[in-house]
Amino acid sequence: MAIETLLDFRSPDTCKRLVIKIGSNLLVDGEGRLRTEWLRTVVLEVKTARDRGQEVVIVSSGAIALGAAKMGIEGGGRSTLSEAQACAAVGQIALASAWSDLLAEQDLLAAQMLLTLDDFESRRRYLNASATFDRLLSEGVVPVVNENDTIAVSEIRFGDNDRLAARVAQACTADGVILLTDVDGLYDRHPNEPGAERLSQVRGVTDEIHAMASAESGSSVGTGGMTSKLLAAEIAERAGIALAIMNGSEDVPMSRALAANSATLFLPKRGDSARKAWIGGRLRFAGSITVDQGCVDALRENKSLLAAGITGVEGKFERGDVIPVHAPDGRMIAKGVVEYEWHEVEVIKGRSGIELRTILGYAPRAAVIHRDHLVML
Ligand SMILES: Nc1ncnc2c1ncn2[C@@H]1O[C@H](COP(=O)(O)OP(=O)(O)O)[C@@H](O)[C@H]1O
Ligand SMILES: N[C@@H](CCC(=O)OP(=O)(O)O)C(=O)O
Repeated sequence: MAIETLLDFRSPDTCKRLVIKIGSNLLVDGEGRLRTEWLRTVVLEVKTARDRGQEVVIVSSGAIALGAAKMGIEGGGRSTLSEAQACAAVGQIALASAWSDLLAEQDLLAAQMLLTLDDFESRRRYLNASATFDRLLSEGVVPVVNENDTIAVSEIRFGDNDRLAARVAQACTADGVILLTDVDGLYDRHPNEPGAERLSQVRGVTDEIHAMASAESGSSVGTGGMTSKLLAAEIAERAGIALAIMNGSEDVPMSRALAANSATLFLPKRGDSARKAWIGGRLRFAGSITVDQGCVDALRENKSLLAAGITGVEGKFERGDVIPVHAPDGRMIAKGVVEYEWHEVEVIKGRSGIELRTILGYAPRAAVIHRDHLVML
């Protein structure tokens, strides 16, 4: 069966668990008011999906924009971090209450989950979040997720909710993610440019695909533009999850886009194991290593990463950390769990296996990164 036919976002057989992400520019109008009537139509679609036997997780932006309007702060409330955090604190309570009320109208129970980047980077917290999603979904509840903006400072922040949605999808082992935004998909150049054409399908987010997108948002309240959606698509494709970008501006947006076949679908590349998908989705690193071309070739043949191929060590990682591996041209080609501390790698880099015992003074480990804990990008 062709892979495309496996990806019906409306079918509980092919898409049992669905994550729907709604951008700020859809949730609030030009005056910063919640678009309640429109949201009601989205909730209707959620109800229809639930009735079909699908499980739905919502990732909802909009807290900062809503809070700014409530506090009378002009410009969307993002002038400083403290302003954004204060706006988020005010806006989130209104946002959660709106979701709770609208879902209740359809006899659906809402749950709020506020998460930070760190909750996904620490394996223990990631598994905790996964377990909570599982439990909520098995109870028939609809989790409504946002970034915990009030405490997330820049280093531990997604900033955009696109990557948050992809990480949520991974954590709850979803089959599909829909990013609802103000444009009907990825265009081959900025959609305002003459001659821009929408791609209906993307198989692999390559450099060429990245070059089509800009990080500029289409509105004063959105963040990350198309760039953050492509980063989300990369996380999803590696985790074996289909992702679609759809225009959410009109009522019942998903039914419209699916009926008209107007969206960009990113096909999943492969289904890594849950642990490998977690490794591949990591975004923060204490350090990294650079390897020679021979090592790059070996890794592509599914071999482990050995000290002999390492040419450089950057940063101060510890044993057990997930670190990126760079090719000689600086491109990140893999991520994996490192078996040594940074200073040990510094002394064993470029050395062959038989030398390692003498250099280290103890029996060396099988590899610097074992292939079972390595994910090629
Ligand atoms: N190649 C592209 N294709 C489509 N949209 C693009 C592209 N490059 C930049 N964009 C911009 O990305 C915007 C969507 O991102 P953003 O405003 O951050 O939305 P959201 O708040 O829904 O996350 C579009 O309105 C468009 O202006
Ligand atoms: N967490 C933030 C949303 C971040 C953001 O702007 O995301 P998006 O509108 O999806 O680009 C909020 O609730 O305001």
